[in-house]
Amino acid sequence: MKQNEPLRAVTSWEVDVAGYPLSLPITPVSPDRAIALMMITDLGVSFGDHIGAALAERFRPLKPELVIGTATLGIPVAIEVTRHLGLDKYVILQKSPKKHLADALTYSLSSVTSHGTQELRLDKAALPMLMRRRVIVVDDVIATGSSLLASLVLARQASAEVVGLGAVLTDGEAWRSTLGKDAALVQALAHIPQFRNAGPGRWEPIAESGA
Ligand SMILES: Nc1ncnc2[nH]cnc12
Repeated sequence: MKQNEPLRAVTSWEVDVAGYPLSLPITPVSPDRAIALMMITDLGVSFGDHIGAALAERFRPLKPELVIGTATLGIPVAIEVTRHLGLDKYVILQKSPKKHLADALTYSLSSVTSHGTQELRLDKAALPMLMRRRVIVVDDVIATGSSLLASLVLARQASAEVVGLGAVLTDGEAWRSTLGKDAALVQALAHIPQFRNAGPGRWEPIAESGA
């Protein structure tokens, strides 16, 4: 189904990601809500190369010195954007409580695709790489904006200057209010709606304000 057709029940959503067509399965995340699921780790290296090049092109004018990626699915995005910007090192904010992160800077978050709350952790060993550096924060999908907000807070605690926020997709509109004025820093390659339950097995895209 194309985005400009009248609203009707759908089982997949077609989206053009900077010239790369994807068909995403409509996947329930609660009894009355579904998302068009993009599992970046199922899409292969050519898709990773494509999105890395496209995001790097958007961010190059901002002269970023380092890319921060949010675990888990922001990791391939961070690697590809780093590579296409001609940079080498990148910093990953981890979600799992690894032993070496016992004294990490932490921030709590929740996400659309995971149960309960999680913590994002910034390894103190990465602090010298971030201090007074121009950084961009990248992830696979921005939905609630909660991961990105946690990343922003941690990056700023580390005295980095966040010049951009990047994602392959924005999903729905909740992230706009979560991020507030920092929503203006977001660059995404494509946008997808969320879906409401329209009867057994039927999902309809939720109309958006387009703010
Ligand atoms: N559409 C989506 N695909 C994958 N992960 C997501 N997290 C939130 N929305 C998502």
